[in-house]
Amino acid sequence: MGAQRRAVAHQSPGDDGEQGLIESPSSDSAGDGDVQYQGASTSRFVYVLAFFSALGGFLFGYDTGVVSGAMLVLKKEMHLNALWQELVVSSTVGAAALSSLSGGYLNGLLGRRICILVASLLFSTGGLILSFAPDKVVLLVGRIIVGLGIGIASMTVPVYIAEVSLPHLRGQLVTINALFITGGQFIASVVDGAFSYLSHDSWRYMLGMSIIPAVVQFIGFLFLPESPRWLLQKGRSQEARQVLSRIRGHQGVDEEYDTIRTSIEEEEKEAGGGGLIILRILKHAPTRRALIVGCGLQMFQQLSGINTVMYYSATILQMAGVRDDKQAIWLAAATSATNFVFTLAGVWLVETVGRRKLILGSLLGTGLSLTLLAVGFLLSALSSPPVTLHPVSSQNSTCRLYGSCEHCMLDPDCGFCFRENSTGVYDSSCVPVSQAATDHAAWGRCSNQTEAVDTPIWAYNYCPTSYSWMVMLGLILYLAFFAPGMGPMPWTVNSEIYPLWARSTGNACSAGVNWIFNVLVSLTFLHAAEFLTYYGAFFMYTGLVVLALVFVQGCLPETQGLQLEDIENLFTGQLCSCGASSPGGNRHVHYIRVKGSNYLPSDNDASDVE
Ligand SMILES: O[C@H]1[C@H](O)[C@@H](O)[C@H](O)[C@@H](O)[C@H]1O
Repeated sequence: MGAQRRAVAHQSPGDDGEQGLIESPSSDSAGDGDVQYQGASTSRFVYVLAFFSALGGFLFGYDTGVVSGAMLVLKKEMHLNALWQELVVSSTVGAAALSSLSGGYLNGLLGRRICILVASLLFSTGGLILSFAPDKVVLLVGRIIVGLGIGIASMTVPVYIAEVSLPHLRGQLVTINALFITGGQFIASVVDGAFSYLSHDSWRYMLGMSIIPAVVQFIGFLFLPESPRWLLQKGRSQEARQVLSRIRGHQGVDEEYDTIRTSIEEEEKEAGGGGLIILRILKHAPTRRALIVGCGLQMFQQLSGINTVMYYSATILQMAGVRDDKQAIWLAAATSATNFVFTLAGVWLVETVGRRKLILGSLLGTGLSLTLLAVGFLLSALSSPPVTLHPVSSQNSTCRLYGSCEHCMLDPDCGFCFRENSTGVYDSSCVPVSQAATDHAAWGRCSNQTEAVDTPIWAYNYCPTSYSWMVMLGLILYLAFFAPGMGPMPWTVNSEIYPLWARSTGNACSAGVNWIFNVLVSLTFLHAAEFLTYYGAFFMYTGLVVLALVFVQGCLPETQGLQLEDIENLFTGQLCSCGASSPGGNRHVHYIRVKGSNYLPSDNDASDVE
């Protein structure tokens, strides 16, 4: 604690006990205990830092988002079979999982700034390789390099932003990084749409565009400073003080500097130096609890099914009657726009509502929307059109076994071929899908890709239904609730719950958990749908969201407004007792600067307060 700060505890009216310790750092001119360290000019530089760092989030979003549109072209131009398609998509996420885990070590050793520079170098090199790739092997190498960049950026950027921010802005600035992630996904879908009109090599532009923000970030970070907290931890105290003063607009930083230095010394004593950091985290109860909470949040973010919803938005849109490929691409862009726009609400709400309530509200809404999605799929399945034609040539395929579209479309080898008029579906059959591309049947009426008026409709992976509005509504509500809370908050909370010595390793582990569950959920979705049906799969995600609610309600303390150095105290109690009470009870603690040194909480003499 800074030498000149004293805790004043008071019970806030209407406090529901969900808030933990709320600390408002004092300023030289503090009079009410809520005034911050310095003025607006300081914040401007912090915003510049946050912008250049958050380009890492943008690249994370862009490179994970762009591949779905690029793949539509790539598989035709590079003749990629299913295995190669899967390799090109998941190699990036797999590489991100590995590099985020090793990013903890790199962060501790080299610092946040060098790690961000390395990430932007990887993004630029990967982008360059991808746009000039002569064959699929080079393409794969490019995707792996980009994935290595994503992993390092995903764990370093939130840590860096949290460390240079003031407590009252921290949540908002780290959440801006998450806004850049969804922004990157949105821009990627627009770029996919725009270049889809090019007849040749459009994928080179789609994948290569990421070079621009990567180079901007690299150049920017050549001039931007290292995190003062990391510098202090490495004993480079003079440099740390200079950087802190530069970030805070050359105003008094003694108090903040002392707070950081004292807490580093205390932390080192408490956690006992030496040894592998992950082992020290696990042996030290408060950091162990923080790690469980951080990893749990990241795991539940992915188990809520965000990436299956993002990935399957095209299928859902097809169910809603969108049959044209180009139209589907643009509507998928509208889906990622919804994700982006509602993340803005998160940036706005994080410092007013707080992390905990935002996550709880988000999970509640997400769960209800998933239920709506599941019910929509259930009603569609119950009213699924029957198979009326049984072509002779389908005798030796499993597709002939299915009596309705629902069963037919759940088999990845089959598709539904039908005609429709104003009264409904007729002349329907279940036939094998073409091995070369899923947009037509292997043979028969739907094998012809011409769009003549009387050509029957080919439905792969979806069924015509009159409940598509319910599924669409569920999809939009899902994104509207997920985006402000469960999307950004796991990144925000992880950037602030670990003490400095454990911060990079803690974030590396939790980001690794995020990427591992990302691969797991997206790779298992089709199988889950095959075994449980679509509605079963979405009911399963609803169940997982309920588990997440219980976990967050019980285990996540509020971190809003607290100095990073004080957050560790929130984890000194029993794990999963946060909902019941926070350490310090139901108090809001305001730190105020006092004249003299013997200020007692009971002492209400206003003249004592500067
Ligand atoms: O926070 C982000 C965001 O919500 C993205 O939309 C999602 O694709 C990522 O997996 C997640 O980590």
